[in-house]
Amino acid sequence: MTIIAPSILAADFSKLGQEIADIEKAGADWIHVDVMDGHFVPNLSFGPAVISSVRNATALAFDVHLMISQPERYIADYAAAGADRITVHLEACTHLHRTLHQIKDLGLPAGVAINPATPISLLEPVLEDVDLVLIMTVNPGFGGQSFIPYSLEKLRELRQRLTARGLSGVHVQVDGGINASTASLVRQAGANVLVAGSYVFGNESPSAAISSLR
Ligand SMILES: O=C(CO)[C@@H](O)[C@H](O)COP(=O)(O)O
Ligand SMILES: [Fe+2]
Repeated sequence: MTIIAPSILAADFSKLGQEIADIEKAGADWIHVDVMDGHFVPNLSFGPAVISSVRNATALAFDVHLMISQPERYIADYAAAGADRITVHLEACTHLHRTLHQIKDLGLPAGVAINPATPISLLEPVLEDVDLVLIMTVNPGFGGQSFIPYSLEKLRELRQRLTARGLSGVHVQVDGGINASTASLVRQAGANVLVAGSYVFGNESPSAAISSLR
């Protein structure tokens, strides 16, 4: 079954709690929460105070995507703010294995994300340690960008490697430029968790958008 995780980066921040409640009613499975630090990525979003302020707007899981340098400094803060799962970037971690276990030691599922130009082979040493792999299908930092087609080859390679290692339970997430047409491509290539920001929040009917992704 495909999991749909609308990204609140595309929501109206002036009524963020309401936007989250509405997207739950529209059929979302997880709430994707993009944290940007203006250093790892060239944009700033929000931090733990904003996340905890909207935590009670929904019962859905908060899927926190940390686009921040040295995320190990803040993982406990995001867990305390209400993250239900945390994903860190391979490129942002000096000690990736340690950071993934820091997340797991807090009782949360740990995810690892890679940028479009990072090869799948670099994930091999940590595949046993993660609950989710996020293949970025755009360069992280902004919503509303176009899907990078080479991502499909990466997805196929990741699925092969997971299957070969008996790890088919690991979630394969995609993020960036996902709409009805790219959704069908990434699903065929092995993705089972689809993040979508502008396609869902920018649609006249977010529930129709979510159904079309499914
Ligand atoms: O992590 C990111 C961007 O860095 C994403 O989660 C975006 O928020 C997705 O936006 P769309 O491409 O779906 O508009
Ligand atoms: Fe994201």
